[in-house]
Amino acid sequence: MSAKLSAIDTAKFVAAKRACDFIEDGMRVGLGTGSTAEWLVRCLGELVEDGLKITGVPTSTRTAKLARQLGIPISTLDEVKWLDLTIDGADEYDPDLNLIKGGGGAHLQEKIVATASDRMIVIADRTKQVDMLGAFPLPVEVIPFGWQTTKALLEETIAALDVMGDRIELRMNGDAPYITDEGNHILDLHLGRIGNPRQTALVLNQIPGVVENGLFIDICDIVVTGNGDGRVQVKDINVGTTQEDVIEFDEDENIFADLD
Ligand SMILES: O=C(CO)[C@H](O)[C@H](O)COP(=O)(O)O
Repeated sequence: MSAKLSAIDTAKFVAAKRACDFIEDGMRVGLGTGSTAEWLVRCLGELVEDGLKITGVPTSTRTAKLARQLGIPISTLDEVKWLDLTIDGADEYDPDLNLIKGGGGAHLQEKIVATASDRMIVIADRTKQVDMLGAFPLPVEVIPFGWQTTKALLEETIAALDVMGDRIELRMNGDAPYITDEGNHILDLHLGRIGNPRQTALVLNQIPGVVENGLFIDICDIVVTGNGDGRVQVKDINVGTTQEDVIEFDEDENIFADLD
């Protein structure tokens, strides 16, 4: 383990590094958003420097900026239309590999890109693994127009769902509402546990003003879970296998150079 890396960063890094084994020359790859996805983009930057030819489709302006900085060729979903693979982080994943995403405020683009991919791989540290989704507040992107009415409708709707909590908070960025890449707001739903994620995902998206919720149902194919000691588990829901590897790395690798 690197002396420069905390256990949690090591876990995120080894998950990202292992996920890169799924990337082949010529692939169109969706690039997720967040601190774990950032490790993926860094790993990919090194591979591209070593000659790997891929086209990345970023899921946020943040990821696009980092990819450009690292010399990764990027395009848009409208240009490439379909992707071979998307690799992204998650806030929670359950045993069926259903997810909560959007902690970083990018779940709208992330869901569009992942859905337009042959496969989605989630990279995560062990803390993201749950028996039941819902402890992490569920992000719902809503348009700013009439957002308080949308919030009231959401409150009414979740009261009828198989969930534990009912608090809804407008996500803030300092004193102002958080604004997504699409110019929308995010309402975080504190549900505690979500008994029926599929039903919840469908019902929430019926409410006028809701653009997209952060539940990813039947979208993720593989989860790569990293640990602080360098071990990774690769769980493939389609094949029904879980494989364990150990990722070796050198703490002097360039990839860590700007962490200090
Ligand atoms: O969904 C996301 C961004 O919208 C992120 O993937 C999710 O929040 C996990 O982030 P991190 O890897 O920083 O824990």
